[in-house]
Amino acid sequence: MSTDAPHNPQQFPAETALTPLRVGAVNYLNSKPLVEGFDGSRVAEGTRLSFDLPSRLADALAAGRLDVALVPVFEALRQPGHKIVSDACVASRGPVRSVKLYFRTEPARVRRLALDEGSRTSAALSRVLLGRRLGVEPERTSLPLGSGLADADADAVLLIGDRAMLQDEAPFHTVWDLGAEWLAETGLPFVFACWCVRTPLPDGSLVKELERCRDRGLDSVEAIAQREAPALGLTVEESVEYLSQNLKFRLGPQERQGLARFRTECEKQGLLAPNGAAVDG
Ligand SMILES: C=C(O[C@@H]1C=C(C(=O)O)C=C[C@H]1O)C(=O)O
Repeated sequence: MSTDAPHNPQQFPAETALTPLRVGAVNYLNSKPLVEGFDGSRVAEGTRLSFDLPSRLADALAAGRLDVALVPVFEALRQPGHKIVSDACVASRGPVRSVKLYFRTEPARVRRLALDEGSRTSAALSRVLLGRRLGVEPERTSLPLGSGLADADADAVLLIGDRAMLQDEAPFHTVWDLGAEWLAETGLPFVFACWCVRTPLPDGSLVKELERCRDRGLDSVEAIAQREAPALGLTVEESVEYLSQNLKFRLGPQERQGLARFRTECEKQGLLAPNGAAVDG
């Protein structure tokens, strides 16, 4: 084969294989293993990876400012044009540690709920659990990223991501770890985020790169924890445990079952229209 084969238009049409992609990933510790060693040049020259809050990634994908993004799974279910493109994801089977609902009162008495601005999935999951278990449908407000638990006077406050792992739980009436509560309720894992597109990818190179990064990330948990933990105020040990025990990064058959069940529960609570987008990637 000639050495200039990659530039031969018959083998690699320029409009497909050479399309640079705008890729967006979540800027929390939980997503670092998914993008470990990401190399855009393996996809197409000019492919870029940027980081943001999950809710903002969802808005950017919907508006066409990103081509591929790690988005809250609730958006993948809610937006008809979204398609899951990879079996790399952010999930848990039981306690997740970084998605917590802090109650200032008995859960059955919650009237006002403040929801972390970064979240879409856990915001819906909070409503599903409160509605299903207790028949509670609270009034909702958004908790901006710059605000903490002390700034919200709601009866319950949802926090996700790194900051949810740093809170003192002692002052609260009850704290729910939503991964643990979902498992107790359904016996299933819970999927928080997955890689989605709105328009089909030009070729399989990005999907391959995302899976390569995830596998490399899972082999590098210790190094990721050492690199990231100090700036987050977490210990290396708790970060290793979080990344290797609490979180799951493969969308397997049980995770897909958990995802399908979440859609059903969202439909029952009126958060999603029946027969929404397919969840099978
Ligand atoms: C486990 C987490 O999953 C996140 C939760 C999300 C949500 O609630 O919408 C979205 C992306 C994930 O990164 C977390 O943030 O702690």
